Amino acid sequence: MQPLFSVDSIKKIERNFAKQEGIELYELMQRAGASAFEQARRLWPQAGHWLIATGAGNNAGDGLVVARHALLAGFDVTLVAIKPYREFRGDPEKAWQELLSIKKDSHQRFDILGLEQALDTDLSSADLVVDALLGTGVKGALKDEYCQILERLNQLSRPKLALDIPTGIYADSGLCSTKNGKDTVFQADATVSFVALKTGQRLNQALQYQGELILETLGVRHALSFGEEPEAYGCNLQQLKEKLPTRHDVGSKFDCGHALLIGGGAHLGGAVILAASAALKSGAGMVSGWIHHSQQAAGLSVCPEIMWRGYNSHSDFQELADLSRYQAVGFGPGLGRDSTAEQIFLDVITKLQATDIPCVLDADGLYWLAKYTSVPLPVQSVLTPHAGEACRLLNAQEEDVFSTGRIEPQLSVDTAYVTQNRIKVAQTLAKKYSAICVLKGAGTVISDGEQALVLAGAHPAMMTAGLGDALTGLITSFIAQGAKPWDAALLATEIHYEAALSVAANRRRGVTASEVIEGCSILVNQLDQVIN
Ligand SMILES: NC(=O)C1=CN([C@@H]2O[C@H](COP(=O)(O)OP(=O)(O)OC[C@H]3O[C@@H](n4cnc5c(N)ncnc54)[C@H](O)[C@@H]3O)[C@@H](O)[C@H]2O)[C@@H](O)CC1
Ligand SMILES: Nc1ncnc2c1ncn2[C@@H]1O[C@H](COP(=O)(O)OP(=O)(O)O)[C@@H](O)[C@H]1O
Ligand SMILES: [K+]
Repeated sequence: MQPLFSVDSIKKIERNFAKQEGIELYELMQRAGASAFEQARRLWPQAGHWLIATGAGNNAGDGLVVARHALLAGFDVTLVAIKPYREFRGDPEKAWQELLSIKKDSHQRFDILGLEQALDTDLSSADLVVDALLGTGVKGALKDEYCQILERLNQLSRPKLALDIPTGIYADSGLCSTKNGKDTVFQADATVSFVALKTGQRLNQALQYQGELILETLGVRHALSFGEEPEAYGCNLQQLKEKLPTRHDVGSKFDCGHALLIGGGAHLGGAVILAASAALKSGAGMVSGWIHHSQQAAGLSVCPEIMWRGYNSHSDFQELADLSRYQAVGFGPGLGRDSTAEQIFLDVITKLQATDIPCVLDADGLYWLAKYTSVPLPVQSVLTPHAGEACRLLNAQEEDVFSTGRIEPQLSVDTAYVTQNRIKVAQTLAKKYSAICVLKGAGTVISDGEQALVLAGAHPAMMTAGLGDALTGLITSFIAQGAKPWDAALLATEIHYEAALSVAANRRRGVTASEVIEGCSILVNQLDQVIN
């Protein structure tokens, strides 16, 4: 697993590492520039003319080190200096002096352009664009001169490399600077990040703009050994594959878990049908679906392998609800927000509390949870909110309303807050509800209140209804098959994302949840072959 640190922590790690090694921070700048130069050469060996744009801080210093290596290797270099080099102080100044001191081949091109010159010059002779404008030191919206040069650089149809982080991305949140509603950010094909990954590099717009993310530790092999707590950890499917419950050749459907999906109120059948299909296709031995009777025929026609039972009112639930035969319950997709749904919510949650069956709560299940925020959830519940649902859950007042009646949440934080504080929100929700929280979005954050993991990434095709229902079905299915809820949440989130990527192929739009469910089935079976 890969630790993700705040910018403050990274700065402390750098300082402590330098102290421990008895080196200057300037040495780290040297290593940063040298390693970025090598990565750029590896990625784009044909590049003979390097355009390097520098800002005003240490990120600019890194860029000047890259420039020196490029010149020493015999390449042409054009520097775009937003701040004049004569005004540099400290390590960037040293990098500038060292660059000046090297001997160049007389045929080599070495130009330095200020902002105005750069905007007036045809820069298309460059083969590679290097962003050394701003790194982790950016604060607030980008100044105009940075916006102007970024627009120019982004227009160049040349490979683009960002040093440490693309200019305009905030390293703690992964959000980016905007101006007049437009993102003002360097659009990198690759980013060489230094020392350790920053939390924001797994979240939000960073996922869209950083391209391939390459970590160069600069010798800091054990970032965890400097007393700085990571904010979260990143991991990938490879690291999670062992969490897939094993399956034997001999046995029966009763050994492979019985998952129950509850939802699909009147007119709202699709969501629970998708969730139940996902549970079945990802390997649950049996799947039952409780759905409004008006939707039952639809469920049967889409997936007759699922044992659909229709309800008409909440009183049917008292009759239906013998939960002991299920190993996991997914509750909420399409449940509805009427009084029947409310009563079903209370009945089912009350019944589940008396069992040790883990419950995955999603969609309208979360809506009702926010109204009955003090209702004790079954042990090991998993909540799967998107940003809007997270707001509602966060804002719901903590008081004993279970006995006194429901409350109307009073909104105070909004989705912008959730997006900016994804790790903290997932941790807070997990603590508040004593559950595992899967905060969905670009970079899904999973927390049990203490640890936080960031999984999956961003893909435009995933912004489509029904994918959340599929995820609920997948988590429920893995729990039913024997995974611990925490492991099931991690595995399902990553499989769901990887499946969406492979199903989408080159498509950015029009990918359906049903296709992703098929993709999940394929991926689960590929993993099965690896572990069995
Ligand atoms: N500290 C270290 O030991 C190392 C730092 N390194 C590099 O140093 C970078 C961080 O350096 P700094 O902290 O100097 O920060 P930056 O180089 O990212 O930027 C700081 C400068 O940007 C200006 N600035 C801030 N917000 C701005 C905005 N919105 N619009 C325009 N200008 C803005 C500041 O006034 C300051 O001059 C890292 O990203 C990394 O590239 C590397 O050299 C590795 C070692
Ligand atoms: N831009 C995106 N990049 C990556 N994943 C995304 C993106 N947008 C949504 N997702 C994922 O798609 C799913 C959508 O869930 P949700 O919003 O609950 O949709 P629905 O309720 O319609 O099924 C979640 O797993 C979420 O993480
Ligand atoms: K940068």
